[in-house]
Amino acid sequence: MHPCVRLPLVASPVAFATGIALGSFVTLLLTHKRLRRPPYPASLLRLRKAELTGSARGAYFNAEDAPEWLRGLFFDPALQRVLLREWEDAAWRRRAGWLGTDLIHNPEGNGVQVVAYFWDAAALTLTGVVKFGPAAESHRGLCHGGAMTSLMDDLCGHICFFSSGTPWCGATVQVNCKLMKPVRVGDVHKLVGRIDRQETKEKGGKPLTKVFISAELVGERGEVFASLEGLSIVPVVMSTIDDAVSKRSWISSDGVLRDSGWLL
Ligand SMILES: CCCCCCCC(=O)SCCNC(=O)CCNC(=O)[C@H](O)C(C)(C)COP(=O)(O)OP(=O)(O)OC[C@H]1O[C@@H](n2cnc3c(N)ncnc32)[C@H](O)[C@@H]1OP(=O)(O)O
Repeated sequence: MHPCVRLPLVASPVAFATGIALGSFVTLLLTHKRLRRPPYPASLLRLRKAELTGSARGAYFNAEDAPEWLRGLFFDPALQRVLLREWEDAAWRRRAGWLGTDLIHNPEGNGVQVVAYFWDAAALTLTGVVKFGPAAESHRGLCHGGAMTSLMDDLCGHICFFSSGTPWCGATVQVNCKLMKPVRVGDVHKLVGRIDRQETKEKGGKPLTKVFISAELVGERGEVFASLEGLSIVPVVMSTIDDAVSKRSWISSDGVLRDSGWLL
């Protein structure tokens, strides 16, 4: 037989094997890419804090996204990384009944953003990594005082939720904010707040706690941009919706404080 006639018979198994190999490689690449694509809520339910290091596997903001001087927060064993599902998982947020994006915790936001919160249960201290984006601007190149005040409101609410047992169990009622230095658009600062004292008394036959909070927004060199004297009260039912989402609790494990919404 002429060699040209035999060639397809020899080439076809080679081409077939090459096709299979190429196909598997492409499938592997696509799968790998899909697994790496954040957010990946299922993994957020399982990963330990130390594993939440890169956007490839973790929350929308991770250690490798943070400036060097704030990176230690992600590895400090005294701190729990806070992962609320409504901040990380936009599709779940919509399904669960939220109407929009969080003023402070919107992964796509470009105003003021707490991109990561860390809770120290022993010291009753909440620390946040904060980004100030262009949508927070007022004076040319500088941020609106309302951006700092909103930030303090958020800390004031969440610090009492973390200390009081369940997500969204109370409300901020006072945010006394001192604006001390202008914050520039593009700045990344650290927010540190603590519970100074708590007063519990009976109201309508049930205990009501006033949580007194102070906080500071600090820069890399320790300069203070804003401070807070705040008050939250717990428990307060703010939402009128009574469902599984409003009955969530905290799950504390492996250095992460998650809400039980990750199980819904
Ligand atoms: C919470 C989410 C965290 C992240 C985002 C942050 C945003 C939030 O915190 S929630 C949104 C902002 N906050 C709000 O909208 C709250 C609006 N306020 C309210 O709806 C009501 O004041 C509410 C429901 C909280 C409390 O009302 P009510 O249950 O009638 O409590 P009330 O009896 O007035 O007050 C209880 C105690 O708290 C005190 N208190 C209440 N409000 C204040 C206040 N603004 N300043 C000082 N003390 C207050 C009262 O004096 C009272 O103490 P005492 O008995 O010693 O006098």
